[in-house]
Amino acid sequence: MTLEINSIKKKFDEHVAVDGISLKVGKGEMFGLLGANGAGKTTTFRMILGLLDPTEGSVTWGGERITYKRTHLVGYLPEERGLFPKLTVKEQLLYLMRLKGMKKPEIIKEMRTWLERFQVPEYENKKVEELSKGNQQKIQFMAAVLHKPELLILDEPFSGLDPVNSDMLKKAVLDLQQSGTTIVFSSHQMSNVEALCEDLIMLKRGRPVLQGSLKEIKRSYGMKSISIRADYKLDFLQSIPGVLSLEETKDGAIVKVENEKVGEEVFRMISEKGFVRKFEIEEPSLHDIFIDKVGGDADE
Ligand SMILES: Nc1ncnc2c1ncn2[C@@H]1O[C@H](COP(=O)(O)OP(=O)(O)OP(=O)(O)O)[C@@H](O)[C@H]1O
Repeated sequence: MTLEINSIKKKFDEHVAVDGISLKVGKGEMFGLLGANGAGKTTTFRMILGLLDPTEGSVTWGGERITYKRTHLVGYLPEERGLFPKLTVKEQLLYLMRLKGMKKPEIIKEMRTWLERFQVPEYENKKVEELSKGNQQKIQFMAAVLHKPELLILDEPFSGLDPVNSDMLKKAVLDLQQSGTTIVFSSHQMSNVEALCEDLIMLKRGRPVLQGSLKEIKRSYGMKSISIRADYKLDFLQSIPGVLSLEETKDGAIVKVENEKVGEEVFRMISEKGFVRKFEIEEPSLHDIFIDKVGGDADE
């Protein structure tokens, strides 16, 4: 089945939260939704899930709208995490997964598999309020995937996780994708998006500012990043037209330039000045592109 979003728009009174998003995500694909705070990511997710109606446009999964009758097909990790603090992990998951139509023995079996996988089998009978934030997040993730949804929506799944837990979750997400789950996720952490998704959309104040495959976006983006090592100060490069930024490192600098031509000019200038130990032009990171397109609101 395919997730299809056609020119959706969402207005809250006069405020336009989402405007003109169209995309398609096929079975087993992983799609990234990026944007600064307030860009419209959560509103888009709510429209996908049928929790909000678009003011204009349509969202379908396999040609049909997602309604409460189809919630067993969908898993959702909401940004505002919501577990019952006084229930144990087992009670919690039994309650939530029964709502998705699962039977008790199956829920217990899946729960134990996931608790083992997340290296916390001893949490089965612990109350949620006794767990750390990061471990609560693992339980919340389990509540989104235990019923094996076809479509998985993850709103900021990695926020608040330490590097070990973040890697563990990343691996779980990749395995789900490999087993055919269609995944749409949002993240402020560009490194996670680079590691996980093939296709993405970048939003700014509700509108798409960039869309396509990660590889193509990076390849065709004019901006380049140059890594230089030299034994003399490089700050004079800042005056070259087309140099966007210069960040000094311990033995050189990282210079962002508008395009490769400007990079050649930078090379000419430093080779006139003296010996160049290293000069490497690279494609920009997604982080660089995000800052360039959306402004300085990125989280890292
Ligand atoms: N129920 C609502 N009523 C009025 N305005 C809303 C409502 N929900 C969202 N908005 C507004 O819509 C815009 C988009 O919000 P949204 O929560 O979708 O952003 P986001 O990209 O998920 O942001 P964040 O990264 O901070 O979670 C914001 O300006 C927000 O204030």
